[in-house]
Amino acid sequence: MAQIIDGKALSAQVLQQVASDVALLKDEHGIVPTLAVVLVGEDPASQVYVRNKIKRAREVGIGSKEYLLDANTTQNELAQLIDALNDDAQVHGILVQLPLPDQLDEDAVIASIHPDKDVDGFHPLNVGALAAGRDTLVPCTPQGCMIMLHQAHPDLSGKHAVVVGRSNIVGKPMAMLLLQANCTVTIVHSRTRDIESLCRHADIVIAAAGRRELIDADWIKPGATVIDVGINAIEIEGKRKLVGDVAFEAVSQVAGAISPVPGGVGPMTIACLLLNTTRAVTRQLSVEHGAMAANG
Ligand SMILES: NC(=O)C1=CN([C@@H]2O[C@H](COP(=O)(O)OP(=O)(O)OC[C@H]3O[C@@H](n4cnc5c(N)ncnc54)[C@H](OP(=O)(O)O)[C@@H]3O)[C@@H](O)[C@H]2O)C=CC1
Ligand SMILES: Nc1nc(=O)c2c([nH]1)NC[C@@H]1CN(c3ccc(C(=O)N[C@@H](CCC(=O)O)C(=O)O)cc3)C=[N+]21
Repeated sequence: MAQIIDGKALSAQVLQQVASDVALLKDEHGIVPTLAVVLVGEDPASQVYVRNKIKRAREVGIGSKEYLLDANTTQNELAQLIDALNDDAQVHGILVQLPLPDQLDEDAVIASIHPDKDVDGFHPLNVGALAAGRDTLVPCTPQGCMIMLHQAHPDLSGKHAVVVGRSNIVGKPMAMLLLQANCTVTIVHSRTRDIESLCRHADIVIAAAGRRELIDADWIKPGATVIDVGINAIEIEGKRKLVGDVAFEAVSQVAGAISPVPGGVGPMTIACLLLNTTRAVTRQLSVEHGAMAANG
Protein backbone atom coordinates (compact mmCIF):
# COMPACT_ATOMS: atom_id res chain seq x y z
CA MET A 1 0.00 0.00 0.00
CA ALA A 2 1.42 3.34 -1.10
CA GLN A 3 2.33 6.26 1.12
CA ILE A 4 -0.45 8.86 0.79
CA ILE A 5 0.87 12.35 0.07
CA ASP A 6 -1.56 14.42 2.11
CA GLY A 7 -2.01 17.75 0.30
CA LYS A 8 -4.35 19.04 2.95
CA ALA A 9 -1.80 18.58 5.76
CA LEU A 10 1.11 19.80 3.65
CA SER A 11 -0.84 22.88 2.55
CA ALA A 12 -1.46 23.72 6.22
CA GLN A 13 2.33 23.85 6.69
CA VAL A 14 2.75 26.13 3.67
CA LEU A 15 -0.07 28.35 4.92
CA GLN A 16 1.62 28.62 8.31
CA GLN A 17 4.76 29.88 6.57
CA VAL A 18 2.64 32.35 4.57
CA ALA A 19 0.96 33.61 7.76
CA SER A 20 4.33 34.31 9.34
CA ASP A 21 5.56 36.08 6.16
CA VAL A 22 2.37 38.18 6.21
CA ALA A 23 2.97 39.14 9.85
CA LEU A 24 6.55 40.15 9.02
CA LEU A 25 5.48 42.30 6.05
CA LYS A 26 2.96 44.01 8.29
CA ASP A 27 5.43 44.64 11.12
CA GLU A 28 8.35 45.75 9.01
CA HIS A 29 6.65 47.55 6.15
CA GLY A 30 3.08 48.19 7.32
CA ILE A 31 1.82 46.25 4.31
CA VAL A 32 -1.22 43.98 4.18
CA PRO A 33 -0.58 41.73 1.16
CA THR A 34 -3.71 41.90 -0.96
CA LEU A 35 -4.98 39.64 -3.72
CA ALA A 36 -7.55 40.70 -6.33
CA VAL A 37 -9.57 37.80 -7.71
CA VAL A 38 -11.50 38.41 -10.93
CA LEU A 39 -14.23 36.00 -11.98
CA VAL A 40 -16.12 36.52 -15.23
CA GLY A 41 -19.43 34.67 -15.50
CA GLU A 42 -21.17 32.25 -13.20
CA ASP A 43 -19.54 28.85 -13.64
CA PRO A 44 -20.43 27.07 -10.35
CA ALA A 45 -17.10 25.19 -10.08
CA SER A 46 -15.16 28.45 -10.55
CA GLN A 47 -17.30 30.10 -7.90
CA VAL A 48 -16.35 27.33 -5.44
CA TYR A 49 -12.61 27.77 -6.17
CA VAL A 50 -12.78 31.53 -5.86
CA ARG A 51 -14.61 31.26 -2.56
CA ASN A 52 -12.01 28.78 -1.26
CA LYS A 53 -9.15 31.07 -2.27
CA ILE A 54 -10.68 34.04 -0.49
CA LYS A 55 -11.45 32.02 2.64
CA ARG A 56 -7.85 30.74 2.89
CA ALA A 57 -6.48 34.23 2.18
CA ARG A 58 -8.44 35.60 5.10
CA GLU A 59 -7.16 32.84 7.39
CA VAL A 60 -3.52 33.82 6.80
CA GLY A 61 -4.12 37.58 7.00
CA ILE A 62 -3.99 38.27 3.26
CA GLY A 63 -6.49 40.87 2.14
CA SER A 64 -8.72 40.06 -0.81
CA LYS A 65 -10.83 41.95 -3.27
CA GLU A 66 -13.37 40.05 -5.30
CA TYR A 67 -14.55 41.24 -8.71
CA LEU A 68 -17.52 39.30 -10.05
CA LEU A 69 -18.17 40.37 -13.62
CA ASP A 70 -21.10 39.62 -15.84
CA ALA A 71 -20.68 36.75 -18.36
CA ASN A 72 -21.12 39.29 -21.19
CA THR A 73 -18.21 41.50 -20.05
CA THR A 74 -16.26 42.93 -23.01
CA GLN A 75 -12.52 42.82 -23.56
CA ASN A 76 -12.40 46.55 -23.02
CA GLU A 77 -14.25 46.44 -19.70
CA LEU A 78 -11.97 43.72 -18.38
CA ALA A 79 -8.89 45.59 -19.64
CA GLN A 80 -10.00 48.70 -17.75
CA LEU A 81 -10.38 46.74 -14.51
CA ILE A 82 -6.93 45.15 -14.91
CA ASP A 83 -5.34 48.54 -15.66
CA ALA A 84 -6.88 49.93 -12.48
CA LEU A 85 -5.62 46.94 -10.44
CA ASN A 86 -2.14 47.25 -11.99
CA ASP A 87 -2.06 50.90 -10.89
CA ASP A 88 -3.48 50.28 -7.41
CA ALA A 89 -0.55 50.17 -4.97
CA GLN A 90 -2.81 48.45 -2.37
CA VAL A 91 -3.21 45.43 -4.68
CA HIS A 92 -0.19 43.11 -4.84
CA GLY A 93 -1.55 40.11 -6.73
CA ILE A 94 -4.07 39.75 -9.56
CA LEU A 95 -5.73 36.45 -10.44
CA VAL A 96 -8.15 36.20 -13.35
CA GLN A 97 -9.95 32.89 -13.01
CA LEU A 98 -9.68 30.76 -16.16
CA PRO A 99 -11.23 29.72 -18.46
CA LEU A 100 -12.80 32.99 -19.63
CA PRO A 101 -16.02 33.19 -21.67
CA ASP A 102 -15.52 32.78 -25.45
CA GLN A 103 -15.76 36.49 -26.38
CA LEU A 104 -12.64 37.27 -24.32
CA ASP A 105 -9.06 36.84 -25.55
CA GLU A 106 -7.34 34.96 -22.73
CA ASP A 107 -3.78 35.59 -23.95
CA ALA A 108 -4.39 39.33 -24.19
CA VAL A 109 -5.86 39.39 -20.68
CA ILE A 110 -2.91 37.48 -19.20
CA ALA A 111 -0.39 39.72 -20.98
CA SER A 112 -2.10 42.84 -19.60
CA ILE A 113 -1.47 41.89 -15.96
CA HIS A 114 1.66 43.52 -14.52
CA PRO A 115 4.28 40.72 -14.39
CA ASP A 116 5.12 41.52 -10.74
CA LYS A 117 1.43 41.13 -9.81
CA ASP A 118 0.98 37.95 -11.87
CA VAL A 119 0.50 35.50 -8.97
CA ASP A 120 -0.53 32.75 -11.42
CA GLY A 121 2.84 33.01 -13.20
CA PHE A 122 1.08 32.96 -16.58
CA HIS A 123 2.46 36.23 -18.03
CA PRO A 124 4.84 35.61 -20.98
CA LEU A 125 7.69 37.33 -19.11
CA ASN A 126 7.27 34.99 -16.15
CA VAL A 127 6.88 31.97 -18.44
CA GLY A 128 10.13 32.94 -20.16
CA ALA A 129 11.93 33.53 -16.87
CA LEU A 130 10.87 30.08 -15.64
CA ALA A 131 12.05 28.46 -18.88
CA ALA A 132 15.39 30.26 -18.52
CA GLY A 133 15.72 29.02 -14.93
CA ARG A 134 15.51 32.47 -13.36
CA ASP A 135 13.83 33.40 -10.09
CA THR A 136 10.24 34.41 -10.86
CA LEU A 137 6.58 33.95 -9.95
CA VAL A 138 5.93 30.27 -10.71
CA PRO A 139 2.50 28.76 -11.56
CA CYS A 140 0.78 27.57 -8.38
CA THR A 141 -0.27 24.03 -9.31
CA PRO A 142 3.16 22.82 -10.49
CA GLN A 143 4.78 24.59 -7.54
CA GLY A 144 2.44 22.69 -5.20
CA CYS A 145 3.26 19.41 -6.97
CA MET A 146 6.99 20.03 -6.44
CA ILE A 147 6.48 20.50 -2.69
CA MET A 148 4.52 17.23 -2.62
CA LEU A 149 7.21 15.43 -4.62
CA HIS A 150 9.95 16.61 -2.30
CA GLN A 151 8.10 14.83 0.52
CA ALA A 152 8.44 11.51 -1.22
CA HIS A 153 11.85 12.22 -2.78
CA PRO A 154 14.19 14.54 -0.90
CA ASP A 155 16.49 14.24 -3.93
CA LEU A 156 14.79 14.22 -7.33
CA SER A 157 18.06 14.21 -9.24
CA GLY A 158 18.22 11.68 -12.08
CA LYS A 159 14.64 10.48 -11.63
CA HIS A 160 12.61 9.87 -14.78
CA ALA A 161 9.41 11.94 -14.62
CA VAL A 162 6.52 11.63 -17.07
CA VAL A 163 4.11 14.56 -17.22
CA VAL A 164 0.73 13.66 -18.74
CA GLY A 165 -0.60 16.88 -20.29
CA ARG A 166 1.05 19.90 -21.95
CA SER A 167 -1.15 22.84 -21.01
CA ASN A 168 0.35 26.25 -20.27
CA ILE A 169 -1.09 26.24 -16.76
CA VAL A 170 -0.03 22.78 -15.61
CA GLY A 171 1.90 20.44 -17.93
CA LYS A 172 4.53 22.77 -19.42
CA PRO A 173 5.52 24.66 -16.24
CA MET A 174 5.51 21.32 -14.38
CA ALA A 175 8.04 19.94 -16.85
CA MET A 176 10.22 23.05 -16.43
CA LEU A 177 10.31 22.68 -12.63
CA LEU A 178 11.13 18.98 -12.84
CA LEU A 179 13.94 19.73 -15.25
CA GLN A 180 15.26 22.37 -12.89
CA ALA A 181 15.27 19.70 -10.15
CA ASN A 182 17.49 17.54 -12.43
CA CYS A 183 14.82 15.04 -13.43
CA THR A 184 14.80 13.47 -16.88
CA VAL A 185 11.46 14.68 -18.21
CA THR A 186 9.05 13.25 -20.76
CA ILE A 187 5.89 15.17 -21.63
CA VAL A 188 3.06 13.10 -23.10
CA HIS A 189 -0.25 14.30 -24.55
CA SER A 190 -3.24 13.22 -26.60
CA ARG A 191 -1.13 12.52 -29.72
CA THR A 192 1.55 10.52 -27.90
CA ARG A 193 1.93 6.91 -29.00
CA ASP A 194 2.02 4.25 -26.33
CA ILE A 195 1.63 6.47 -23.29
CA GLU A 196 1.23 3.41 -21.11
CA SER A 197 4.72 2.08 -21.69
CA LEU A 198 6.24 5.56 -21.26
CA CYS A 199 4.46 5.86 -17.90
CA ARG A 200 5.50 2.34 -16.92
CA HIS A 201 9.16 3.38 -17.13
CA ALA A 202 8.70 6.45 -14.95
CA ASP A 203 9.85 6.94 -11.36
CA ILE A 204 7.38 9.84 -11.16
CA VAL A 205 4.08 10.31 -12.98
CA ILE A 206 2.27 13.66 -12.90
CA ALA A 207 -1.28 13.19 -14.18
CA ALA A 208 -2.76 16.40 -15.64
CA ALA A 209 -4.94 15.34 -18.56
CA GLY A 210 -8.38 16.09 -17.16
CA ARG A 211 -9.53 12.54 -18.03
CA ARG A 212 -11.29 10.70 -15.26
CA GLU A 213 -9.25 7.72 -14.01
CA LEU A 214 -7.17 7.58 -17.23
CA ILE A 215 -4.18 6.12 -15.42
CA ASP A 216 -4.62 2.57 -14.17
CA ALA A 217 -2.45 0.26 -12.08
CA ASP A 218 -0.80 -1.44 -15.08
CA TRP A 219 0.58 1.96 -16.24
CA ILE A 220 2.63 2.34 -13.08
CA LYS A 221 6.02 0.89 -12.19
CA PRO A 222 5.95 -0.71 -8.72
CA GLY A 223 7.14 1.83 -6.16
CA ALA A 224 6.73 4.88 -8.43
CA THR A 225 5.39 8.21 -7.14
CA VAL A 226 2.09 9.39 -8.63
CA ILE A 227 0.79 12.96 -8.33
CA ASP A 228 -2.81 13.39 -9.47
CA VAL A 229 -3.62 16.92 -10.66
CA GLY A 230 -6.89 16.01 -12.36
CA ILE A 231 -10.17 17.34 -11.00
CA ASN A 232 -13.17 15.65 -12.61
CA ALA A 233 -16.64 16.14 -11.20
CA ILE A 234 -18.90 13.11 -11.44
CA GLU A 235 -22.29 12.23 -10.06
CA ILE A 236 -22.80 9.11 -7.99
CA GLU A 237 -26.32 8.41 -6.73
CA GLY A 238 -27.23 12.03 -7.30
CA LYS A 239 -24.26 13.33 -5.29
CA ARG A 240 -21.41 15.41 -6.74
CA LYS A 241 -18.06 13.77 -6.26
CA LEU A 242 -14.53 14.67 -7.39
CA VAL A 243 -12.19 12.12 -8.92
CA GLY A 244 -8.73 12.55 -10.35
CA ASP A 245 -6.99 11.31 -13.50
CA VAL A 246 -5.70 8.29 -11.59
CA ALA A 247 -7.65 5.18 -10.57
CA PHE A 248 -6.73 5.75 -6.94
CA GLU A 249 -7.70 2.43 -5.35
CA ALA A 250 -5.93 0.28 -7.95
CA VAL A 251 -2.86 2.48 -8.38
CA SER A 252 -2.28 2.80 -4.64
CA GLN A 253 -1.69 -0.99 -4.55
CA VAL A 254 1.28 -0.58 -6.92
CA ALA A 255 2.72 2.92 -6.38
CA GLY A 256 5.22 3.83 -3.68
CA ALA A 257 3.51 7.15 -3.01
CA ILE A 258 0.32 8.74 -4.36
CA SER A 259 -1.66 11.94 -3.88
CA PRO A 260 -5.45 11.73 -3.50
CA VAL A 261 -8.26 13.79 -5.05
CA PRO A 262 -9.72 15.66 -3.26
CA GLY A 263 -7.21 16.60 -0.57
CA GLY A 264 -4.14 16.48 -2.81
CA VAL A 265 -2.94 19.01 -5.36
CA GLY A 266 -6.02 21.29 -5.00
CA PRO A 267 -5.27 22.59 -1.49
CA MET A 268 -1.56 22.91 -2.41
CA THR A 269 -2.49 25.10 -5.38
CA ILE A 270 -4.34 27.51 -3.14
CA ALA A 271 -1.53 27.57 -0.58
CA CYS A 272 1.00 28.36 -3.35
CA LEU A 273 -1.23 31.12 -4.68
CA LEU A 274 -1.05 32.80 -1.29
CA LEU A 275 2.70 32.14 -1.10
CA ASN A 276 3.03 33.83 -4.49
CA THR A 277 1.05 36.80 -3.16
CA THR A 278 3.62 37.41 -0.42
CA ARG A 279 6.42 36.88 -2.95
CA ALA A 280 4.77 39.43 -5.23
CA VAL A 281 4.89 41.96 -2.38
CA THR A 282 8.58 41.29 -1.89
CA ARG A 283 9.25 41.73 -5.60
CA GLN A 284 7.33 45.01 -5.63
CA LEU A 285 9.27 46.23 -2.58
CA SER A 286 12.61 45.48 -4.19
CA VAL A 287 11.56 47.23 -7.42
CA GLU A 288 10.55 50.26 -5.37
CA HIS A 289 13.84 50.12 -3.53
CA GLY A 290 15.73 49.80 -6.83
CA ALA A 291 13.89 52.80 -8.25
CA MET A 292 14.70 54.85 -5.16
CA ALA A 293 18.35 53.86 -5.36
CA ALA A 294 18.40 54.78 -9.06
CA ASN A 295 16.98 58.22 -8.20
CA GLY A 296 19.84 58.78 -5.78
N1 LIG B 1 -5.78 20.67 -8.60
C1 LIG B 1 -5.60 21.85 -9.14
O1 LIG B 1 -5.25 22.78 -8.48
C2 LIG B 1 -5.79 22.03 -10.60
C3 LIG B 1 -6.36 21.02 -11.32
N2 LIG B 1 -6.52 21.14 -12.65
C4 LIG B 1 -7.07 19.97 -13.33
O2 LIG B 1 -6.02 19.32 -14.04
C5 LIG B 1 -6.49 18.77 -15.24
C6 LIG B 1 -5.69 19.36 -16.41
O3 LIG B 1 -5.89 20.73 -16.45
P1 LIG B 1 -5.37 21.64 -17.68
O4 LIG B 1 -3.94 21.38 -17.89
O5 LIG B 1 -5.87 22.98 -17.45
O6 LIG B 1 -6.22 20.93 -18.88
P2 LIG B 1 -6.16 21.13 -20.46
O7 LIG B 1 -7.43 20.54 -20.96
O8 LIG B 1 -5.76 22.48 -20.82
O9 LIG B 1 -4.96 20.14 -20.90
C7 LIG B 1 -5.08 18.77 -20.84
C8 LIG B 1 -3.83 18.13 -21.41
O10 LIG B 1 -3.96 16.72 -21.32
C9 LIG B 1 -3.78 16.12 -22.59
N3 LIG B 1 -4.68 14.97 -22.71
C10 LIG B 1 -6.01 14.96 -22.79
N4 LIG B 1 -6.48 13.72 -22.89
C11 LIG B 1 -5.40 12.90 -22.89
C12 LIG B 1 -5.23 11.51 -22.98
N5 LIG B 1 -6.27 10.68 -23.10
N6 LIG B 1 -3.99 11.02 -22.96
C13 LIG B 1 -2.93 11.86 -22.84
N7 LIG B 1 -3.02 13.19 -22.74
C14 LIG B 1 -4.25 13.70 -22.76
C15 LIG B 1 -4.11 17.18 -23.60
O11 LIG B 1 -3.42 16.89 -24.79
P3 LIG B 1 -3.46 17.86 -26.10
O12 LIG B 1 -2.58 19.01 -25.76
O13 LIG B 1 -2.89 17.01 -27.18
O14 LIG B 1 -4.89 18.22 -26.28
C16 LIG B 1 -3.63 18.44 -22.90
O15 LIG B 1 -2.27 18.66 -23.15
C17 LIG B 1 -7.99 19.10 -15.28
O16 LIG B 1 -8.68 18.01 -14.71
C18 LIG B 1 -8.10 20.31 -14.38
O17 LIG B 1 -9.36 20.42 -13.79
C19 LIG B 1 -6.08 22.25 -13.33
C20 LIG B 1 -5.51 23.30 -12.66
C21 LIG B 1 -5.36 23.28 -11.23
N1 LIG C 1 -6.24 31.80 -13.11
C1 LIG C 1 -6.45 30.58 -12.63
N2 LIG C 1 -5.60 30.07 -11.71
C2 LIG C 1 -5.81 28.82 -11.19
O1 LIG C 1 -5.02 28.33 -10.36
C3 LIG C 1 -6.96 28.08 -11.63
C4 LIG C 1 -7.81 28.67 -12.57
N3 LIG C 1 -7.53 29.91 -13.06
N4 LIG C 1 -8.89 28.01 -13.03
C5 LIG C 1 -9.26 26.70 -12.52
C6 LIG C 1 -8.09 25.92 -11.99
C7 LIG C 1 -8.49 24.84 -11.01
N5 LIG C 1 -7.91 25.21 -9.74
C8 LIG C 1 -8.16 24.57 -8.53
C9 LIG C 1 -7.77 25.09 -7.32
C10 LIG C 1 -8.10 24.47 -6.13
C11 LIG C 1 -8.81 23.30 -6.11
C12 LIG C 1 -9.18 22.66 -4.81
O2 LIG C 1 -8.96 23.22 -3.76
N6 LIG C 1 -9.75 21.45 -4.80
C13 LIG C 1 -10.16 20.75 -3.61
C14 LIG C 1 -11.64 20.39 -3.65
C15 LIG C 1 -12.56 21.55 -3.84
C16 LIG C 1 -14.02 21.09 -4.06
O3 LIG C 1 -14.57 20.41 -3.19
O4 LIG C 1 -14.57 21.44 -5.13
C17 LIG C 1 -9.36 19.47 -3.49
O5 LIG C 1 -8.86 18.98 -4.53
O6 LIG C 1 -9.26 18.94 -2.40
C18 LIG C 1 -9.17 22.74 -7.31
C19 LIG C 1 -8.85 23.36 -8.51
C20 LIG C 1 -7.23 26.37 -9.89
N7 LIG C 1 -7.27 26.81 -11.15
